[in-house]
Amino acid sequence: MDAHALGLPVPPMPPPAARPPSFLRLVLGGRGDLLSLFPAEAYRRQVMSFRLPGRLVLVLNHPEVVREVFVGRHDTYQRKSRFMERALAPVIGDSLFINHGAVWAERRAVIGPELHPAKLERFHPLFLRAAEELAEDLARAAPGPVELSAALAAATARVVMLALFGERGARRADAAALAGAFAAYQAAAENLDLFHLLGLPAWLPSPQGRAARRAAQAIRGLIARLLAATPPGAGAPLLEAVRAARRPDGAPLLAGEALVDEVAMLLLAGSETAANALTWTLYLLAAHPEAERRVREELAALPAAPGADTLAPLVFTRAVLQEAMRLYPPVAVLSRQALGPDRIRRWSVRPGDTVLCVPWLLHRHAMWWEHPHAFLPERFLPEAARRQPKFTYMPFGLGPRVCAGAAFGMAEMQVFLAVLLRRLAFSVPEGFAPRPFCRLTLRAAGGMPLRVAPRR
Ligand code: HEM
Repeated sequence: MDAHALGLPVPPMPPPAARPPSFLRLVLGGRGDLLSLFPAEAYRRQVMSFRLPGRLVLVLNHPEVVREVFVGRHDTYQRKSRFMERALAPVIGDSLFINHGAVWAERRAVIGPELHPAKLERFHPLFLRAAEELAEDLARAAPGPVELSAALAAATARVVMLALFGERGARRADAAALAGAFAAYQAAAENLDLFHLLGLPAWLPSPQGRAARRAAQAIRGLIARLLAATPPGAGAPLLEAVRAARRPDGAPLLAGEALVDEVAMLLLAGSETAANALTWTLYLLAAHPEAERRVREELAALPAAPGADTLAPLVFTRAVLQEAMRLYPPVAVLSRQALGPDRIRRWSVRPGDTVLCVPWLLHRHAMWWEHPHAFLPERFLPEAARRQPKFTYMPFGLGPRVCAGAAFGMAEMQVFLAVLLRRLAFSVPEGFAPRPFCRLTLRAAGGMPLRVAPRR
């Protein structure tokens, strides 16, 4: 039976499109969002195909096919789609997030180990610090409503800035300016027609308007200034590790613009995603008091300053975070272009064709999830989670290009929830329902204004 009919909680989602995506609708629907392109049948299909001029687009929507292509044939599908390359390059240059091949491998080998779970402990004081500063600001703004997406984006940018530049080099005002410039960049990039997302013919004019260029320059200018003010040896360990990486001939691997690229990438990849996930989590908890009560119960047992070794008992809290990222995956679409000829099921793939894995669809697929659109955090409690088929849940991506900061992000989000929920109560203003919206990342269109009140 339908989740609504059973009285299960079904949080907001866009109504399915009446028909499957077509080239014309993609172009005409340029102002719409990606999520509302999918018809109801997309939540049941295994592979979908459609054509853009000169290009096949495949949406892989079956865990086995996703595994075969994104993991098994990584070499052929490791390159990001043209849209991703073009949309992100003005901000993050040719950093590891959008590079592929030898350059990607070389940079991943430098940054991956620095974010490894074994090194997480050193970031915990930063999570706590930024979360407490945010709680302080929100308490001052109470009684809300406070627009949480922007506040969380600034706080998560603050974490990565502290991780890179240390106490002396990372000022709060810079983190807020950076988060604002990232938001301005995304807003300007939103003027793109949707077909760009699926692979833009190279002869079309650049999608970046003047506003996007200005925002990108502001981001890179700020980062260049921070780097100049933090001479080698004066940064935090993450920045120093990136600076210390050497080529076989002893020359620095990342210097000048390449260093700005990598730092901008870490700030973007590490802040926007965690902020979006936390924003949706706080909304879902505010809208579901029983889940909130269970989270508060777990958090009450934590020490005042929860360290890295105290988070293990937060089993339900993690289940809520995972369910929030299932319903609203911050990176809702993983897009690649084929580097060589291939065959996927009955389709012949040519170099340059676009292949998508859409966590938004897989996470809500009728075949793999019971009541897929309902908020049921219990499905991520350990026993139930073990029964869930592999490659049906991928908020952090999959295969060799899986998120390098997944453990960092999970720990950071738990610390933020612990600090914020202990000090504050969040509620949904009457009549407000967020509208999920996705171009580059999945956010609430118009923001997430929740009421905030201090807890007694
Ligand atoms: C809730 C938090 C986060 C989510 C949901 C998330 C999600 C993702 C996803 C889905 C990808 C793969 C994209 C693709 O395959 O196209 C990715 C890549 C990446 N993420 Fe995260 N991320 C999060 C937090 C972080 C943090 C905190 C950092 C760093 C401090 C980070 C650094 C990276 C990097 C460096 C990559 C590129 C990996 C590669 O291409 O080899 N992420 N992330």
